[in-house]
Amino acid sequence: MSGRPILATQAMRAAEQAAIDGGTPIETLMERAGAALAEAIIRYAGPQPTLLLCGPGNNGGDGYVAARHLAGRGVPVRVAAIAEPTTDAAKAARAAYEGAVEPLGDSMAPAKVMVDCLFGTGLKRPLDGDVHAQLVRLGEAAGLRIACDLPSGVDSDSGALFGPVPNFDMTVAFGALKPAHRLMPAMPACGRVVLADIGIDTGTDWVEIGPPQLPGLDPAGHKYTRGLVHCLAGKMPGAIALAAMAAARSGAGYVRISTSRPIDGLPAAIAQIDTADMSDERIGCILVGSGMGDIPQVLTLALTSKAPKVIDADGIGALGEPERLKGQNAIITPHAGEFETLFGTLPGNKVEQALEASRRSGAVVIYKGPDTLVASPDGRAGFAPPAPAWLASAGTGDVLAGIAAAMVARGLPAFEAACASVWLHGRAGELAGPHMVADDLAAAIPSALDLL
Ligand SMILES: NC(=O)C1=CN([C@@H]2O[C@H](COP(=O)(O)OP(=O)(O)OC[C@H]3O[C@@H](n4cnc5c(N)ncnc54)[C@H](OP(=O)(O)O)[C@@H]3O)[C@@H](O)[C@H]2O)[C@@H](O)CC1
Ligand SMILES: Nc1ncnc2c1ncn2[C@@H]1O[C@H](COP(=O)(O)OP(=O)(O)O)[C@@H](O)[C@H]1O
Ligand SMILES: [K+]
Repeated sequence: MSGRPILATQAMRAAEQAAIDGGTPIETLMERAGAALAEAIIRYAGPQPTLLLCGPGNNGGDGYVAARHLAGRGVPVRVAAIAEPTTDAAKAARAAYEGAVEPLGDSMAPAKVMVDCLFGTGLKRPLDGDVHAQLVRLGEAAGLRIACDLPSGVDSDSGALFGPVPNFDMTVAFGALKPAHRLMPAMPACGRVVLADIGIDTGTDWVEIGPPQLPGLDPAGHKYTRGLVHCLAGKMPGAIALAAMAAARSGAGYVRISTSRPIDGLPAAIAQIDTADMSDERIGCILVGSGMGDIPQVLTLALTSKAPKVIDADGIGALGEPERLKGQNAIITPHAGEFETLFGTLPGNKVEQALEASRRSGAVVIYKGPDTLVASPDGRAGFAPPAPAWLASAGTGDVLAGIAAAMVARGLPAFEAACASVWLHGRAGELAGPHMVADDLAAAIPSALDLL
């Protein structure tokens, strides 16, 4: 999977330790991080008066390194600290910074650019009330707010906030993104997230979903080799119609719907049939659940097929037991309510829950929301890049299911197909604009595909 790596705290520590064991001391890693932070500040903010707030740990250490680089490049810099450094690397970074260090307090004047180097991945409890008040005051008075690795007050692994956190314009992440950069409620507080390479080997088990690599067209192909998506209609034909349109616009060679009554307004290219032969070996993917309503027999029929499946909406509710999905080569697309209906209340944060759900069911899980996650039974996870909030409108989930089914029918493995659908869905949403309805979203998929 292409995309920027994401590491939880424990994995980040292991990667950092592996780098240290491999001969790169922590001081070198911190030097790279601080230099990258300074570079990002100069590129983003220019040589404006800059105030760096430094904490006691290595996040603060990065801040002292950045301050030294900024000063060396002629940027007017001030540094304020809440405590003396406590780690050896941060102490060395503090000693190497030749400027003054002010105590953080009420009398401090703000600056045009505020850089928050108070806490990063080491924060596990709320900020001291006064520190929080100063962060908010100085942030509100600044024209630009930049966070070092993470906004202070954010739980790196879950995206939870220990208290209210100012909104940052940019966050410079080191080595890998952290889950909080792509999870609610922290995500919007991070602003634009820039990733600085500090020479750590991160692996690619967890990534921010990037543009997909889709299989090219076979010059000798025909509609079935391009991918047949077979949709099963239920009570509400509008939902399956949206999903079918999305599948067709996502490049499936053939989309057909089994329906007992004709569905009005569908493009003529989408075939409507009143039979449902689930043993047809040409089927590339079955799409079931969107608009199914309370007709669980439709789901039961889908589960008799050997073909891969995308199971959406009411189909998820009708499953009853996640174990029914074992061996089905399925993608399921629950929002939070459907997730809880099928899996109950799972422990842990959203990533842990999605991975556990995937492991239990053996299905690839697209756990939807403003912070959509894709989880694979083998432990891989894809985090959606930010998508527009106007996707929160009726029928956009059906469109996502249709895209996912087309990606499977076009030959992508389930996890890659799910990630591709999430990426295309978000980009189609951006292109369709703030006043879109789900039909416009489906119509914008070709433009999203043109971005590839
Ligand atoms: N990973 C990498 O490869 C690299 C990572 N780097 C950087 O390191 C950062 C992680 O550094 P870190 O582990 O030292 O943690 P950090 O976020 O500075 O905070 C810990 C300190 O804060 C304290 N503390 C905690 N909560 C508190 C509170 N509410 N109020 C007051 N104090 C509180 C805590 O004290 P304790 O809990 O131990 O009492 C401890 O002293 C990471 O985000 C990145 O910027 C780079 O340098 C290069 C390589
Ligand atoms: N605030 C938001 N920001 C970005 N995407 C969102 C937001 N709210 C919902 N979405 C996306 O919109 C889609 C809504 O799907 P769903 O909840 O199934 O709605 P419906 O059943 O009406 O189609 C999902 O893909 C979800 O990720
Ligand atoms: K920070």
